[in-house]
Amino acid sequence: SHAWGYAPCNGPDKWVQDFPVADGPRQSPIDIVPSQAKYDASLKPLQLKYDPATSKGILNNGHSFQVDFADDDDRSTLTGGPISGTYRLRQFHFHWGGGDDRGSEHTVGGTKFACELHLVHWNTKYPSFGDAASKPDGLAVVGVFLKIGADNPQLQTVLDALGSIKSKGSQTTFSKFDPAILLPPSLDYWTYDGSLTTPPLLESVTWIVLKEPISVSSSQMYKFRSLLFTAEGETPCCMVDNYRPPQPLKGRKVRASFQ
Ligand SMILES: COc1cccc(N2C=Cc3cc(S(N)(=O)=O)sc3S2(=O)=O)c1
Ligand SMILES: [Zn+2]
Repeated sequence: SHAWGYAPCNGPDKWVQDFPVADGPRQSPIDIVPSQAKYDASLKPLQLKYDPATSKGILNNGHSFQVDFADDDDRSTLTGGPISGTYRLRQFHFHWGGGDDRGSEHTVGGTKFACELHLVHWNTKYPSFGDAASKPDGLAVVGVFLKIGADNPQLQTVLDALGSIKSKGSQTTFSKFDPAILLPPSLDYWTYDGSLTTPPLLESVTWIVLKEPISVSSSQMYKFRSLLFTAEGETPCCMVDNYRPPQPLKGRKVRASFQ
């Protein structure tokens, strides 16, 4: 079938044809308006406990690249924050632009960042990730903005692996990586009920978007843009602008963990 992507012929405006939930009541991303977000004192601090031994491999999936984690036990988990129970880290991936002026999915008061990191976790009250992905409280994704500035050495280890996964479907081992080194000093966050930002666009995500960005340099951004949407042997198409624009809030409330 006419697979989804980010080009004019198969991009975000076309996804509703194959995935009607694209026009649903809790779609992501959104524009976060700080003055409209209500401080909620009942929100707990985020607890992110990651074991580097759980990192497995790095894969170009044709839409982004992701680092996959072993999620057969509770070695790498998210607890606290707006969620109850224990969510296990499944993978992280990024969204970025063809230029430094765009690339993030969430925006803050209309401001776009160059890139956005998503750490995907699933609720262990369900038997599997695939099962959790279809439940309203099944997933929790931590979003981190990457702002153009100083070189980010912590990011470099990930970027150095991209040379070996240039084309769609390529993957390589990626072990002993601690995703916590990608987090900013402050874990202050905004949270709201949303969805996957790519097909199948399932409305199963509690979004936790960190207020503080991490840095990325312009030259590091070129490493992201060196990836291809296309597989080996196909006409090469640079992997850029793999972000969905903000979606209607439809009455949802965004809460802040900070004043
Ligand atoms: C049956 O559910 C499944 C099975 C396998 C993979 C996926 N996914 C697809 C898209 C997608 C988009 C994410 S984002 N950008 O909102 O963080 S996270 C994510 S996923 O859960 O890895 C869903
Ligand atoms: Zn994402």
